[in-house]
Amino acid sequence: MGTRVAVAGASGYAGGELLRLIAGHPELQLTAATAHQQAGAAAGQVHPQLAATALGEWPLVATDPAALGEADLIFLALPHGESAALAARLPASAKVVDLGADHRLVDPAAWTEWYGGPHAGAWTYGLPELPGHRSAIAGADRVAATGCYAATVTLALAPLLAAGLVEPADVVVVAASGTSGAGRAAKPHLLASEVMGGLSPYKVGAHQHVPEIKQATGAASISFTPLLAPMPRGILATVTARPARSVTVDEAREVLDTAYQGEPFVRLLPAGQWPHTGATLGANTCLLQAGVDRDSGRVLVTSALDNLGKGAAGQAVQCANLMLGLPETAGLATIGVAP
Ligand SMILES: NC(=O)C1=CN([C@@H]2O[C@H](COP(=O)(O)OP(=O)(O)OC[C@H]3O[C@@H](n4cnc5c(N)ncnc54)[C@H](OP(=O)(O)O)[C@@H]3O)[C@@H](O)[C@H]2O)C=CC1
Ligand SMILES: CC(=O)N[C@@H](CCC(=O)OP(=O)(O)O)C(=O)O
Repeated sequence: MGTRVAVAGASGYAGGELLRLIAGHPELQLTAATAHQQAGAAAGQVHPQLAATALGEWPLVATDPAALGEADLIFLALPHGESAALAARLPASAKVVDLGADHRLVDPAAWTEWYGGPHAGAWTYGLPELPGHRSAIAGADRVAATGCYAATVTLALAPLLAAGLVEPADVVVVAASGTSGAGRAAKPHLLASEVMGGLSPYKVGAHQHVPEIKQATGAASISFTPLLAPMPRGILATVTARPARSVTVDEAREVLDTAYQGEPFVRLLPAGQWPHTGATLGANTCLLQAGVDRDSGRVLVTSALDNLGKGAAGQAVQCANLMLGLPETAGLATIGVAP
């Protein structure tokens, strides 16, 4: 018998990806999967990709601590606010990985400013590739996995700032996300006829991942423009920053190469090759490339990942593997499914 895990919010996009990863994981064994409005359905009815698998008939039950508490580790893939409320009712003996934002921010004032309402308290931040985080995650019982844009941008930016290559107060990010990043609940701006055939900005100058990225990287100021892209999944971010001194492309590449030496899931592409979201789909991989803007001299890094993979469920399973003492890469793919 493997390690028992449960998923709260298994009917959503992130929850569905968790079920897919758990189904293919050599050690994890599902004990419960919960839903809200879709409680009573089978997992394969809600997620057709699971219909013909061993989890196809798995019953989604109502979200309740009793249904989840048998597990050694519980994944929470719930709307903001719901995960904190549920986590407070879970047994202390169960380890928990929250895919939502409730426990990511350390500063209560930042939480209230960007999300509103009372702060539920910070958990260990679930980005293993940040210095010191891998061992902290391995020793933690409660881990807050990253936001999808936050993972994409932090992996690109953190090494540049840590090496003193760029100015912390002058960071600009433009990033496009597939629609699954917005979750499965029906929203007018996500109608196919609104999304297909065009690209549109949203939450311009006011995205809730800005404080998370600042906290994770040490950036002092970030201008962030998110774009909704006509594709189901994937994020491509271009991060530019004013250099602290004259910086060459080779130096920027060297900093990223050194930072991610030996990392199984973060890859600096060969010089001249740029990240493509399609190459990361279904994998837990983040692809990076660095450059220096010829005209402005700004250092730039382009970063791509699957928002449901390294941006959500893959990241959560990577953290769970560490927390459970399993091989960090267990059950996680590094090769995407492009094209
Ligand atoms: N989508 C992404 O790319 C990423 C998502 N995340 C985070 O993961 C979490 C889940 O996101 P996502 O899967 O996209 O969202 P979805 O909207 O697709 O799924 C939400 C899930 O929560 C359940 N739910 C909704 N309302 C309630 C409630 N009041 N009480 C209990 N359960 C409820 C839904 O159940 P039902 O459908 O049965 O009503 C569903 O299972 C969020 O916190 C999100 O921020 C993090 C990184 C990336
Ligand atoms: C396309 C789209 O709408 N994406 C969402 C991503 C949010 C997310 O997944 O992250 P959290 O867990 O922090 O909510 C957004 O921009 O708000």
